[in-house]
Amino acid sequence: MAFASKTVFKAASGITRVSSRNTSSAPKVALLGASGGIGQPLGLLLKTNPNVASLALYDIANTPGVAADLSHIDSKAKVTSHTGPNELHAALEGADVIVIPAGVPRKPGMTRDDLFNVNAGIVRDLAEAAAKIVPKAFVAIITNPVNSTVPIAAEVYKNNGVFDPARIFGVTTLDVVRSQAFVAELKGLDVNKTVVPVIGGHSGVTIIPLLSQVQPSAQFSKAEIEALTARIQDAGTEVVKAKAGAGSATLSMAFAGARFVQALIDGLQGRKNVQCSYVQSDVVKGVEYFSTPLELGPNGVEKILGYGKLSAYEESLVQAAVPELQKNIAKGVKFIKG
Ligand SMILES: NC(=O)C1=CN([C@@H]2O[C@H](COP(=O)(O)OP(=O)(O)OC[C@H]3O[C@@H](n4cnc5c(N)ncnc54)[C@H](O)[C@@H]3O)[C@@H](O)[C@H]2O)C=CC1
Ligand SMILES: O=C([O-])CC(=O)C(=O)O
Repeated sequence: MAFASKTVFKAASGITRVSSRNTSSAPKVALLGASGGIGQPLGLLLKTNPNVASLALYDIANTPGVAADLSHIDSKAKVTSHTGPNELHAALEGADVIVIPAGVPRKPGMTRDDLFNVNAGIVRDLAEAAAKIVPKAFVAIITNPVNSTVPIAAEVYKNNGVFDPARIFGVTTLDVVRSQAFVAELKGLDVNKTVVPVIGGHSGVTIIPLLSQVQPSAQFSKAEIEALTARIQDAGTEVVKAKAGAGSATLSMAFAGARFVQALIDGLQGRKNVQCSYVQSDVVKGVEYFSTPLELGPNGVEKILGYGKLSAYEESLVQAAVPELQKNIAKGVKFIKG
């Protein structure tokens, strides 16, 4: 099911550029922040993914070395290297999926929101280029604070007149991966068959694992639910503390990011599937962005599936998340709108 789509846009300079997307049968992935702690292992996983035809590595530093290294692997994806803003256009040209782990990570004692001052501008600039060069590509944002960087990218796309809420995603897959690992371990389940939806956002109280909906169904005591929920909400901080100043989760994030990119490619190629991700959504009144299970397909989000029936405890977690999400979203929107 190959298709070619052409997008014509006017750049700020007034120059009209034409961008052709690759066919869905030969997807191009652009990885922005490719030399970093997440970028390198994620690049490795994408290079070895047989569904990726072309892998553009972009960073402001050290890209040639990472690209040379990955390009020696005998897998299909063609690797290209792009360093600095002058080479961003070439990295993005023809991309079907853009993955963004560019930006600084936390150190002990910091919240994800403490990264806003540095990372907001990075995501804004990368989104600006993506909106102009490949407005129809799926954009998977890893850069924290995700609760704010997704609204930032969305506002940039709106300013460019190309916003499609079905194509901009905050990557919350690591919360799902962790929940499934912790639940399977606690309950002695086959981790490969364990499914735990995680809704809300991607920081502290906004991370809401739905332990009442675990598959295969499992029984938890009240104490287990509270302890598991707290561990899942604080799991990023657990890694930040253990790394003691050397950054935050990189390897598990690369794994989660690769899983999410595969899900996007599956959707693009007509293999519909369900993933949790933080997108523009109206499932919770007064909150413009929210993660729930989504059906992914050729156009990105095909259906927002919602979160089904919650336990009273989960309802209380949603209520606790709402003000924090509203604050994070407003901060991102204000950064672009002023
Ligand atoms: N969504 C999630 O679940 C998770 C998100 N993260 C976030 O991912 C981000 C990256 O983390 P790490 O890879 O550990 O950081 P890192 O510092 O190891 O790597 C970041 C990379 O981004 C590059 N970079 C900086 N500015 C750039 C720009 N303007 N354009 C392109 N590249 C640029 C840097 O040169 C560096 O190679 C952080 O914001 C972190 O908080 C981390 C783990 C999980
Ligand atoms: O905790 C952090 O700063 C990185 C992150 O988002 C995670 O590991 O979930």
